[in-house]
Amino acid sequence: MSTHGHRSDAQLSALREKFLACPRTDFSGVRGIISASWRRALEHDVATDEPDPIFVADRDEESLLVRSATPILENLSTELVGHPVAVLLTDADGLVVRRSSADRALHAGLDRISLAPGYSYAEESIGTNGIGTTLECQEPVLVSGFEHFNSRLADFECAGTPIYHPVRGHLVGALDLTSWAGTPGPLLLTLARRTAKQIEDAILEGLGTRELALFREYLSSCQRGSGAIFAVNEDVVMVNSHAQDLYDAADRAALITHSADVAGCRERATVLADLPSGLVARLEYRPVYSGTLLAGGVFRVKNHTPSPRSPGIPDLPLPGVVGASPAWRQACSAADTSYRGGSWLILSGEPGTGKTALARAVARRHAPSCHLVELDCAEIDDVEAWTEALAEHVADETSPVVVLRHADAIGAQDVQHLTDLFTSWQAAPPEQAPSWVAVTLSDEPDDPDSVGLLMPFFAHTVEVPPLRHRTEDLQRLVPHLLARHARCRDLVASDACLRQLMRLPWTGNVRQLERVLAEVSRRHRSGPIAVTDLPAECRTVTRRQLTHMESIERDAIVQSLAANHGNKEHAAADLGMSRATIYRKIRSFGIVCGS
Ligand SMILES: Nc1ncnc2c1ncn2[C@@H]1O[C@H](COP(=O)(O)OP(=O)(O)OP(=O)(O)O)[C@@H](O)[C@H]1O
Repeated sequence: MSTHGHRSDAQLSALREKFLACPRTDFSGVRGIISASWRRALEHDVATDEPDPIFVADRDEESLLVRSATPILENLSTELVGHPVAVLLTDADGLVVRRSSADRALHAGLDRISLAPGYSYAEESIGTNGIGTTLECQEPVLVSGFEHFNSRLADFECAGTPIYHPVRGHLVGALDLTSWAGTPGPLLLTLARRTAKQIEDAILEGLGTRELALFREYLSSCQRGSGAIFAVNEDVVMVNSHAQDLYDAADRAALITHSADVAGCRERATVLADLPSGLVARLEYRPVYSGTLLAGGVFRVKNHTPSPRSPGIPDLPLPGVVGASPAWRQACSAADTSYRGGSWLILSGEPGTGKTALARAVARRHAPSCHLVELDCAEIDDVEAWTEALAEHVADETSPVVVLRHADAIGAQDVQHLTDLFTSWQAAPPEQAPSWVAVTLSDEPDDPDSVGLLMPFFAHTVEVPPLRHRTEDLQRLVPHLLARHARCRDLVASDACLRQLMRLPWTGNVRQLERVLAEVSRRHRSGPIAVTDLPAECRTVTRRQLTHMESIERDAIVQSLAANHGNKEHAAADLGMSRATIYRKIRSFGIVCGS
């Protein structure tokens, strides 16, 4: 806790002037917490003489914090009648959401400095003060007289205390008691701390009532039906035994992540969820109320597609590829079986899923020293000449493995050159033919007729699943791909970063993930990677398909937030939009601002 020093106002005022004239001087006469805050205020370019805090029209007056704090603050204000002390409550961004003071002169004084509901008293808005500095330092702070960065605040004594969420532990706001300068600050600070504690207790009690309502609804849903049920709000998750039996841990985690898509909705809704196992589940959501307050939601889960899960598939040691999801293991196992049985293989799937990487890995596992001929059919100009060159190449090697990418890029009119070659290989003695042939096809082939002509040569087709159907693979892919691109070994994704990556749809599959991680490792050389280090395309969680214009706008907001170190007002100002608009868009695009 930081308390008042023993400097007189005149001394402090002189030191403040000196600091403003030459900020680099060592300010031993000022408390460290204050001089550090003055420096931040200078960096934020805050006005030194005219208070001009940011005004936000759409403050949240229905939040759990405001509802829990209101009766406590009303009591405190009654106790303080006759004393010139104002009681202020702010959100975690320093936005004043409530103010009460029975003292008319103090009331008018606070109006003159815009210390009133709707104004932001964050440090970046007004500089050193009992609210912003408390939030910045996350500890109780007393700011007296000329310790305020803005000289017009020097008439006041402000005692701020942070308020934390009693369950999740994050900062939810600040309580500030403000009086005229000269009031015994430590007393104000003690009272502020005691009141903040009472507010945290009230939040906990409110949560209890809410959770009870959710629990009752969850129990009655479980009694009414026999399927998988779970109930969630920001603090609790309840899962019935059917859900535990039907879904493994990774699928359950994915179901809970998907529930966030509708959490907070006041109407019933249905969402489809791609699960790591390859299942697609249907989540039917019903909001639950505690009185008029939303207490959370109950979800009834149904399978939307038949289960492709097959437990007990071994985790094969395939060089160069990683993944542990049942869907990926199944693809690996099928490709491996095809090689061992000597039958040629088609690998099909969305671009970038790892079809070629898988074929290469199977060949390396079984024939590490065998020559690998890997060619891309999308790059062929003259199919006939190319096929002849391939035939010669294979004849020159001893039973090489042949992997042909994008075989569907060869049109039906030319594919016969290739099918003739395949026919000759299949008729040739083993030493004159490839030991194994694998081709990759797109999930939406360029020319279905040419695919039809290729099919008879291949005994197996393996569907390589898209990454969004096996997000648990990211737990292995992320470190593997980081090691491939990072210069420094200790570059790792933080837990929050990994969770964020697992929530994304990855339309470009593993190739997109690899590009993202390569980009991150160019900018970030070592240490943990935070959510804020990710590029714009990875900082949103919306599952709604954005229009082209929306994605441009989303990327611009994310870039502006990054350039302004997460400061929403500055980001909005740079983009020429109001703070209310940027808040709305951050919510609507599901932009994750980082912690
Ligand atoms: N399971 C995996 N483990 C490690 N790296 C992988 C894995 N899957 C894919 N990759 C990497 O992702 C990139 C794309 O993979 P690959 O080229 O095999 O995709 P593809 O499905 O053949 O794509 P396309 O059809 O678009 O050619 C490659 O750099 C590959 O090494």
